[in-house]
Amino acid sequence: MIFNYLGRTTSISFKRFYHFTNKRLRVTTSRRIQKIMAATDRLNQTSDIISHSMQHSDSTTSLAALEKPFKVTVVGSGNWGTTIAKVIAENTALNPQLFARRVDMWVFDEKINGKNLTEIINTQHENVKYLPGIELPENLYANPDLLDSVRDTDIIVFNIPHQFLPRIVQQLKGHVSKHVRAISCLKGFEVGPKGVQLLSSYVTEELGIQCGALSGANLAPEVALEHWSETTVAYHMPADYRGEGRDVDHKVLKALFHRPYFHVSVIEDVAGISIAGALKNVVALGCGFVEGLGWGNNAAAAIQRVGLGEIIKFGRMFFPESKVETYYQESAGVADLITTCSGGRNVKVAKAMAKTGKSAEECEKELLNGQSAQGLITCKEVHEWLESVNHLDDFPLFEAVYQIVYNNVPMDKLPDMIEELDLGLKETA
Ligand SMILES: NC(=O)c1ccc[n+]([C@@H]2O[C@H](COP(=O)([O-])OP(=O)(O)OC[C@H]3O[C@@H](n4cnc5c(N)ncnc54)[C@H](O)[C@@H]3O)[C@@H](O)[C@H]2O)c1
Ligand SMILES: O=P(O)(O)OC[C@H](O)CO
Repeated sequence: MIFNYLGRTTSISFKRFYHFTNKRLRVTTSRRIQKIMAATDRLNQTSDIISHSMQHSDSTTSLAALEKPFKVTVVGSGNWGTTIAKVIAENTALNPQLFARRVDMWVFDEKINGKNLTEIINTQHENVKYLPGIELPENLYANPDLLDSVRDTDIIVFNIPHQFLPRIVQQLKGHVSKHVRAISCLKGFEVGPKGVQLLSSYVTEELGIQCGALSGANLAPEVALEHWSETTVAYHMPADYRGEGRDVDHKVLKALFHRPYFHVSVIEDVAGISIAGALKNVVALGCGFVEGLGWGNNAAAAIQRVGLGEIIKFGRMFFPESKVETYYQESAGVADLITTCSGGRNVKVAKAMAKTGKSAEECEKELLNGQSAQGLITCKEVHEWLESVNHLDDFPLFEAVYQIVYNNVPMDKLPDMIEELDLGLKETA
């Protein structure tokens, strides 16, 4: 074999050529790997420094004037409720000057083999029903008494299936100081006489407290196992902000939620992250239907394409304060859509509906052991809202999902239902 190496013509056998190139390839590859590993090491070191300073120096900035550490309560103890409570309790233990060590987690108590779930959590440090197999920090206290759990608290993190929010908020009315700040981790809307409302706005209106939101590509079982993921926290500084060290701000929220395995970006767009978080669950049902029908990845991608378009359109139409870039730049946007459509509970339930012909309610009950597929309620809320404002035709996928879940429209009609109306979607985009 004759070839040109560094400008010199050389003749060698094929065998030698093979060994020669293979060796060079190995050397080059291993050099590349070394470079990548060195870069990764540098990144890890930087990330450790950032996360250390998140936990220490950031808090120290706010610490100087801190009157008393912030007390934090998590309202809710399901799959995500318990996971976020774990994240928070880890951070409060690491930041005693910024946060009170004990975190109360309100539990809608129930009996498990004759024992209260709260008692099991407080003694075994495990939520055996909603987050089995995950060790919880000992400074996380399961509290069955809602009002006691928020007594003297500074920050309430709401994390329950959103259909239970109105009842809980009504119980809290008159028991929460207006200086308390809140974050909603819920995904859904409140549709009522005031139209379609973000859940954070609902909390603010009902309780008179500032409420932001947390949403992201965060399947709870993965976050609970401390597998790396990103999330987005959105919070507007309130008009009655009391100043650094005395009130919650973006730095405090980052210190509260950021972990080495849970990377937080804090922004202002509460509406954008809430809309994306609520509506991706409806899209996920659509994905589950086509997957359950055995139509494969192309069909699921088509549903996600139309779904993303409808999410953005919904935001622009009904919440003009939301920012389009949030949907593609933040974890709470397209990343959450992708993760939910890949492995979330809504997909699971919808797939089972397609495979077994059972109702949504039956599949949710059989598969989720008390957990909730929020898209089932959200698609109804969205339908009711769109019908009331005469915009059903503008959101063909959302409407198709509703019709399949509630009116037994055959799932294989999905492409036609979307296509007929998709033109309108493109025209108004
Ligand atoms: N699980 C996830 O991966 C995940 C991730 C991100 C966001 N979210 C969102 O977080 C919110 C909470 O989800 P979750 O996974 O923690 O809940 P879940 O789906 O695990 O629901 C179970 C919880 O609901 C409670 N519950 C049952 N009946 C109740 C009642 N009548 N009143 C009050 N509570 C009752 C149970 O006690 C339990 O704590 C949802 O809006 C969800 O979309 C979930
Ligand atoms: O399991 P799902 O479908 O409720 O989705 C969970 C989360 O919202 C994913 O971020």
